[in-house]
Amino acid sequence: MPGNGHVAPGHQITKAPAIVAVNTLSEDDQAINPADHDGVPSDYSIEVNSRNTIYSNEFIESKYIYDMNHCEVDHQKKRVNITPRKYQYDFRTKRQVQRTGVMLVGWGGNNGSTVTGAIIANRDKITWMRKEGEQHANYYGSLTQSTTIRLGSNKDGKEVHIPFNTILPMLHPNDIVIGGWDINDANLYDAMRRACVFDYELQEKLKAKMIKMKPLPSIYYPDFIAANQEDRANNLLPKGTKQQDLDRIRNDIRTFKNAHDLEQVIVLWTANTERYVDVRAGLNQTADDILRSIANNDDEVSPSNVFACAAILEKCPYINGSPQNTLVPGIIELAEKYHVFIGGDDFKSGQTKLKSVLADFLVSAGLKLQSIVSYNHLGNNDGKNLSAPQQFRSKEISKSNVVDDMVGANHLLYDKRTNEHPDHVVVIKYVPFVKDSKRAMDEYISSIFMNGLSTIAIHNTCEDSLLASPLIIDLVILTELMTRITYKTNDQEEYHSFEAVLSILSYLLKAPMVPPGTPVINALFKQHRCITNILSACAGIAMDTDMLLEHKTQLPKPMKIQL
Ligand SMILES: NC(=O)c1ccc[n+]([C@@H]2O[C@H](COP(=O)([O-])OP(=O)(O)OC[C@H]3O[C@@H](n4cnc5c(N)ncnc54)[C@H](O)[C@@H]3O)[C@@H](O)[C@H]2O)c1
Ligand SMILES: O=P([O-])([O-])O[C@@H]1[C@@H](O)[C@H](O)[C@@H](O)[C@H](O)[C@@H]1O
Repeated sequence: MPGNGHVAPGHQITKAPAIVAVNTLSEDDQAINPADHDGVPSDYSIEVNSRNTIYSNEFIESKYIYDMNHCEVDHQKKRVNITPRKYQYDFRTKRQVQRTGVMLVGWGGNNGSTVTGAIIANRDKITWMRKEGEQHANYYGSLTQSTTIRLGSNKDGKEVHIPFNTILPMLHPNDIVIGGWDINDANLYDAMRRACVFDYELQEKLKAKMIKMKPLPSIYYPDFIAANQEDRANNLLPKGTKQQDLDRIRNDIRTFKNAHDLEQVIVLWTANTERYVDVRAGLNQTADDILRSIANNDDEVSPSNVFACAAILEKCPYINGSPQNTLVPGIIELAEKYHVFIGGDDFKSGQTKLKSVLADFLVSAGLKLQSIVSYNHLGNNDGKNLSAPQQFRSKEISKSNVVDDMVGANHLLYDKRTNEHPDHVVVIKYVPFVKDSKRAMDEYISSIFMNGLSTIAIHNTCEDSLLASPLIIDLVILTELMTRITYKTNDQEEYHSFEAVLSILSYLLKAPMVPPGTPVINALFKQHRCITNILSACAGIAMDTDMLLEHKTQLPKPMKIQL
């Protein structure tokens, strides 16, 4: 059946694991970890022993005090008045992970075929040979699958780290049902071979399952992607109006959800980068605008606009993995109206991810970053599409804005009055020979002490799809989790979902979408702390402040806190 993803055969959906109090590590367990920290095995779960954290069959409920400094800057008196304020949150997380599917727009692309093959390889424990010997599937590069968080320390003073995905019950990638659309009719095995990402033997071991997977026909409006993509467009919906396209995509989503008996479907764009759409009154500035523009078959409505509206109207979260401005104000308003999560833009996978660390390191160290030149060449179809000026412009924007928050936070180095900021150039070239193995070359020049200059030059080979695919997995897992988390504050009776624009996903995206009027954070480890701290608060785990006062002072007896 076209668009039919794999369903983990007999795979039990991850149930809320049995609770094992983390403080029951036996001496034997600790013997497993001779290092000065305990890495809790991934099949453990946690129990927080506190009256402020309650476990029921249905929920994990936690009370959290959010500390915020309210600041008043008096420029006349040259004084800042700081009033620390405390806000009480009650978080509630449904423990039962939902049967979840993801419908990829652009399923037959390098990212789509790679993430699909990787999930099958992990789920089926496929191994394959290559010159270095036997290889095993893994989820390296995934925040949820391959990282840990520090909980605290045990009675012997050893640090205790837990796998990220044990903070709260999370979807396991092996259980994700995958489907989607592509304007090209290649089955997923042919798409994987075309991508030239996986080793040959792995491709052949994946063939039996992936050859049966065929993307659903999609919508193709030539004006929005490079003309050089035209020869791919052989898998299209019957020619019709944009309203008919919207209705067909909505029907595809419903059919997929019913066919796999799913509780949650997430629609994720990993299709080609489109040109920006105009944003103007009457076209897409309100929810009514965008739906009317679709009904009126307006030329300025893009395929990704249609997919986003279809997902939202079907109450499915929509994530934009590409840089174009799909999520126009009207689509944001539509998501808010239907209380559906949206997120984007543009996976933050390699060159830009490193930039969001290096720029943060330099500026936070008081070194004045003066010039950033980011050049890369790549040879995949993404690179081919980006060789067209309008599509490159979409990418140039998302790759260029990533240092704005770090520069804006340091008025000592950068004069706000003149909007002073580093020179920043982005260059992308299409070189077919390197295929998906993008070669990034960056140069960072900073003014240092006594007007010296520091130059950092980097050559960074980014295997683009192997770096982006774990991000797709994390985007799905974190979005599914966020649909199970609600909160109420000390002045509310009812529980609410988080804001429709899921800014908690910023860590995974180059140009993070945030609720209108709120700040964009690009610094990678601030984004990382945002995720771990919010999820820790929901789990009732104390924030890791990195202060480690227990090792710097005589720790007093703990206070009894009843919120
Ligand atoms: N590291 C990365 O790979 C990375 C990082 C950030 C962003 N991205 C973005 O992710 C997207 C996908 O990257 P890729 O390397 O997989 O590209 P790709 O060109 O291999 O795949 C894109 C797929 O989308 C299909 N497509 C185009 N328009 C479509 C439509 N309207 N409906 C359905 N399918 C459509 C194409 O046929 C193609 O199969 C690109 O926009 C890219 O800029 C990739
Ligand atoms: O590596 P990164 O900057 O995060 O992101 C990548 C760009 O460097 C590359 O040019 C582009 O083709 C990819 O789609 C991706 O956006």
